[in-house]
This record gives sequence, C-alpha cells and structure tokens, in this order.
Amino acid sequence: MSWTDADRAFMAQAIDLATARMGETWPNPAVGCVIVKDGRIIAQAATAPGGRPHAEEQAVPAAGAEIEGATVYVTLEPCGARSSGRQSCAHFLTEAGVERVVIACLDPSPFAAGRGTERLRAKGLTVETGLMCDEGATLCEGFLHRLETGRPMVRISTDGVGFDGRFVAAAKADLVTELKRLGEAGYTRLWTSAGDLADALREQGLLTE
Ligand SMILES: Nc1c(N[C@@H]2O[C@H](COP(=O)(O)O)[C@@H](O)[C@H]2O)[nH]c(=O)[nH]c1=O
Repeated sequence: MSWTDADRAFMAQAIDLATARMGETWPNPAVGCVIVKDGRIIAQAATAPGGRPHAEEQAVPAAGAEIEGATVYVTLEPCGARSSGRQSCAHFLTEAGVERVVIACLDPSPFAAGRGTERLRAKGLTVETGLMCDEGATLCEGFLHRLETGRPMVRISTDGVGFDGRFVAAAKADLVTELKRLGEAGYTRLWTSAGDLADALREQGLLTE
C-alpha cells in the first residue's frame, strides 16, 4: 500500500487523539478517528471516557452531510458488532456514505477481528489497513494485556508519554495485588522508571520489555 504524506499526517492526528484518552476508556481501548473531505478535516473524535460512545460514533454525526464520499482515518479496525446492543461503527460508516477507510491496526476483539473490515468491504467501501500500525498497536497493547491477565501492562519509560499513569509501590508491597487493584480501576498501560521497582517487577515476570 502506498500512502501519501497527507494520509500519514491525518493518521498521526488520529493517534494523538487516542493517546490523549489513554487510561480513561476501560472497558474499551482508546481509539482516534479523523474524517477528511477534499483534504480538510471535517470532524474528529476519540473514544469517550468510560469507553462509549466510540470514536466513530461521535465523529460521524459531527461531520454531518459533508461526510458523503469522505475518507476516515481510524487507529483501530471499526467494530463490526457491539457488546452493548448499539449499532456497530462499521454500520455508522457505511450508512453515512463514507468512501474510504484507512486503519492503523486490526482489532482482535470478538466484536471486530475482521468483522469490521468485512462489513465495510461488503458495502463497497475502500479499506486500507496497516498505516502507522506500530503506533496503533501501542495504543491497544495495554488493553489486550489487561484482557488476558487482569493486570495492566507495565513498561519502563523516561517520560510516561502515551501511558495511563505511573506505577508506584512501596518496597514491601505485593506487586501482583497492587497491579490487580489498578486493573480493576481501569488502568491498562503503566510506566515505571528503571531501578529497584522495575527490577522487582522483572523478577516476578510483571514487566513488559
Ligand atoms: N473503543 C472503540 C472500539 N472498541 C472495540 O469495540 C468493541 C465493542 O465495543 P462495545 O460494544 O462498546 O463494548 C470492543 O470490544 C473493542 O474492541 N471500536 C471502535 O470501532 N471504536 C472505538 O472507539
């Protein structure tokens, strides 16, 4: 797939929108959506705090009638079904008359996992996947880790940018219990500085490197 600098800039904007929502959207991943018509952004949104409404669910109505024939940049595959009984994001995009959807990475959740892209293609939309895939995957890796383990992911960072928050714990704390507590509070991706705490996490297999 050959993407233009403009494609990259619009996807970078979608990634920035989602990054700003990190830590606020459990039980859903933070997703960014930018809608472009004739080279201009006509609407944009990120997953709402608490995980709903989804990014596309907000951006599509905000774009209004201008959305006909537009290109949508989204950091995660639009959902093809909902756990909540609402309409899927793939439905909103096809109903609105969107022409092209550019996706950073696919969503392995049972509500998407190819169902989102299939629904879009079945209605004749052009679907392109993989633009800024690494950045898109970083946005949802903590969400997937939390689903699999019940605990937030912890990585070493120097500045904490793009993380839900900083992991701090007393020297004698039970780290698994602390992480489970933070997972229940909705955290998915935490950072810690290199040092004693990071070493203790690593020894217990709780640090992702
Ligand atoms: N947050 C988010 C998505 N999140 C995905 O949608 C799935 C179903 O969501 P729900 O019915 O709300 O539980 C959920 O499992 C998650 O993988 N999808 C999107 O198209 N856009 C969004 O902004």
